[in-house]
Amino acid sequence: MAEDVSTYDSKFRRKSMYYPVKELTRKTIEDRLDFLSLSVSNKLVFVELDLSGLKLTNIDALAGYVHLQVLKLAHNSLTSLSVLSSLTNLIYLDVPHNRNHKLFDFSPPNNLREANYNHNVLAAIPVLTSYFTLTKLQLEYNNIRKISYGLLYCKQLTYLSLTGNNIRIIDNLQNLPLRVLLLAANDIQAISNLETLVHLEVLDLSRNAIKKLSGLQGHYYLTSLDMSENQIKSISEFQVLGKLPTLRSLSMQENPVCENTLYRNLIMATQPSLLLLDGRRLSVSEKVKAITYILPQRDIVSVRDRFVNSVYTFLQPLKIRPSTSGDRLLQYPFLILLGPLGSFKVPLINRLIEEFPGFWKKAKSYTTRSVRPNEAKGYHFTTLRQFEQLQQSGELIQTAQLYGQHYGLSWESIDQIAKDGYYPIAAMELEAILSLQLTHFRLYLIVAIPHDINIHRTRLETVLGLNEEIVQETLERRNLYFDYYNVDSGLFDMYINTGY
Ligand SMILES: Nc1ncnc2c1ncn2[C@@H]1O[C@H](COP(=O)(O)OP(=O)(O)OP(=O)(O)O)[C@@H](O)[C@H]1O
Repeated sequence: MAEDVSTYDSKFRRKSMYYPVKELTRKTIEDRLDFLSLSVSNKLVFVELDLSGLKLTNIDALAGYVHLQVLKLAHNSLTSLSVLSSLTNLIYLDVPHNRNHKLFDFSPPNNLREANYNHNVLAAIPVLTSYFTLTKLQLEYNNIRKISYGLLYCKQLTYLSLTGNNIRIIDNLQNLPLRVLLLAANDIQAISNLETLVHLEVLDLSRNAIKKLSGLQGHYYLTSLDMSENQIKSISEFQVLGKLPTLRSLSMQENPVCENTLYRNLIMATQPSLLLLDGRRLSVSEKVKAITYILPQRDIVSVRDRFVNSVYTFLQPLKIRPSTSGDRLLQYPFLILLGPLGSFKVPLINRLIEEFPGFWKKAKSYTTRSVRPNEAKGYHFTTLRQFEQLQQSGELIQTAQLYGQHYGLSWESIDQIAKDGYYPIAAMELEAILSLQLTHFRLYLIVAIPHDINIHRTRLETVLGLNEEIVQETLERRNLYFDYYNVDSGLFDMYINTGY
């Protein structure tokens, strides 16, 4: 029987596309009733009705069809739905492409779950106290200017679409269980008041005037984000993407930032779990290339550093250097104490010099960091510009960027030590060693780290007075040394616990 009804229905629908009716009659209704089901009073009744595309202006004839649960009225010319007050069993209401200017201008049904009012002329969202059963509300392409507090009563709302309105501020959605929020093609300038929407999975903010991505952090379930056609300019905004662990699909096209040549690589490196970027599937090899390009491994950075400094040196007139002359088989030794800040490398160096006089001399590095109050002259302090000039004139053997500053060791400081008949000794970090091991020096490497992290922390905070950010970075860098030791313990000659 169900088959008979649906065959008849589809035939009728085809016919009605060519002959839209303006006047709704009982016959039209009964011809289009569908889906037999048991009513509350145990009677077999039709519960679905599709009156789409009939150019209707009046649906008064529907009063009395109290059993209807699904009502489809798309593509008509309706200005009011007040007759639906008698349809207390309505669960699903579909009225897109009509001329309604009031949302729900009928008494609330007992259990309305979904309503589609896309492409009407609604100007506002009323207070929806009696619509707490709604789970999906579609209000696309209306004239709504504000997300009023009226929605806050819809405590089961998981899907809200307000695409194509005139909304300027995202507001009044606090604590709703929304999983899908569509706000494309509005006038929104900033991502605001989304913090409490912790269940959000899909967010569409495309075609707005948003300049920043801040406001998105903390959305641990967000899998799809559309930010295309906005005003995002700076690549620094991408940092937020790293805080969205489940993001799989991102659209960013047609933002000013897309003109940056690093755009795609940066996004892939910041959010490696992304599967779709700007509608295109990302391959694993593409992501690996991006990560290696943007966040190269320390070894690769060091090889690059060695290469760049060698080229700059080779571009200068050839020099016989005291540290390289003599017996080519007898490599010039260089003793290095390495470890993160606060490892007390320098006091150890001073002791070694004291206990083995006439043997070692400290090799001073250049640095762009500023001099600390009462600091002994352990570095040559330079501006960034001077540092770059030194490097480009081939004067530096090795450089490294640490804690936001540049450090570099010069040929001149080593050559002077060699000329004086001493061997160089220096305090450095791992990056320097990875680069220096590619030179002609015979390195002797002593790792110095306080084993007890609490002793290390106290030293950084109270003795060195470093700020929390640097303390944190330094403590994280401890693992770098432990990891290298585990993987390649032969790299180091000695390991000392300086946590005493
Ligand atoms: N040319 C270099 N290459 C790599 N690391 C370097 C170089 N010169 C110095 N370093 C290391 O850079 C880190 C940052 O130096 P900073 O001047 O901020 O502290 P510091 O007072 O030298 O610290 P510490 O006394 O622990 O060595 C230190 O661990 C230092 O040993």
